Amino acid sequence: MSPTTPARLTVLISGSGTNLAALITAQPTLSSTHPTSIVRVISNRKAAYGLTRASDAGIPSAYHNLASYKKRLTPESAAREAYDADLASLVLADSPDLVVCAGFMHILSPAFLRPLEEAGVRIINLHPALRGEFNGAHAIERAHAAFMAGEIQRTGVMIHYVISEVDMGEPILQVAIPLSHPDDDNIAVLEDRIHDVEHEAIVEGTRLAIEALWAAREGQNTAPSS
Ligand SMILES: Nc1nc2c(c(=O)[nH]1)N[C@@H](CN(C=O)c1ccc(C(=O)N[C@@H](CCC(=O)O)C(=O)O)cc1)CN2
Ligand SMILES: NCC(=O)N[C@@H]1O[C@H](COP(=O)([O-])[O-])[C@@H](O)[C@H]1O
Repeated sequence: MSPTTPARLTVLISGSGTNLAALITAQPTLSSTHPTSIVRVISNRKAAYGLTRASDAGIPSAYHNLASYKKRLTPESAAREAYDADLASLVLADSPDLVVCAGFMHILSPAFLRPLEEAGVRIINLHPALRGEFNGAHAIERAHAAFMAGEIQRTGVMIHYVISEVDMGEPILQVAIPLSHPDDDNIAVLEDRIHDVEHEAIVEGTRLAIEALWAAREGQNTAPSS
């Protein structure tokens, strides 16, 4: 892969796509050495406004629907395994270098993770909390509740590599967000603060992941520990 080879990104979303929008805006500057392009946006939710953002930006998109698998296959574990295997095929068809989970609200099973690892495609995720804290869905709401209960005085945002254990992959970057009363008593205020940090962190984290990927491919040891 020569230094001029573009870095190809696939972005997985489930919602409004404000983090996708940050990546689209930053596309020309995502890597100082490798022209980067978002080759596809895939959502697990049909109503995700991020699909509109992708279309408006001229980026190919797809809706990958779990419900249709659940109707055809039982138990649910079989449906999820088939869904994830087909999602991997859908992603790999575009030959991406990196997959970015930008508010992707689906736990990825080995049926997805294994084919991508075998293809050398790394996956990163935006977690709206710090490492080891509030893993899983609804992290912001849980952090706010912990703050209001006096259990924490700060939360944060992390960009990390994706492994099977949810939100426990190697961190790429973390940004701490100090919390204070009374401003952050209002969860909407806190969410806005966290989202602002997310939009910067997802761009910087993606940039770092691209640089690490090229360094690894050029023989330097920056491969993430699994
Ligand atoms: N194997 C992994 N999959 C995912 C990771 C990861 O690190 N490893 N990161 C998540 C993103 N995420 C939090 O950052 C997250 C998203 C969704 C869920 C979750 O519980 N999803 C439920 C459905 C919830 C819903 O539809 O509202 C589910 O999949 O059953 C947990 C964590 C992306 N995936
Ligand atoms: N577990 C991951 C997670 O909960 N991510 C959350 O999804 C939102 C997506 O927003 P967006 O669709 O506007 O980018 C993000 O704000 C983030 O807090």
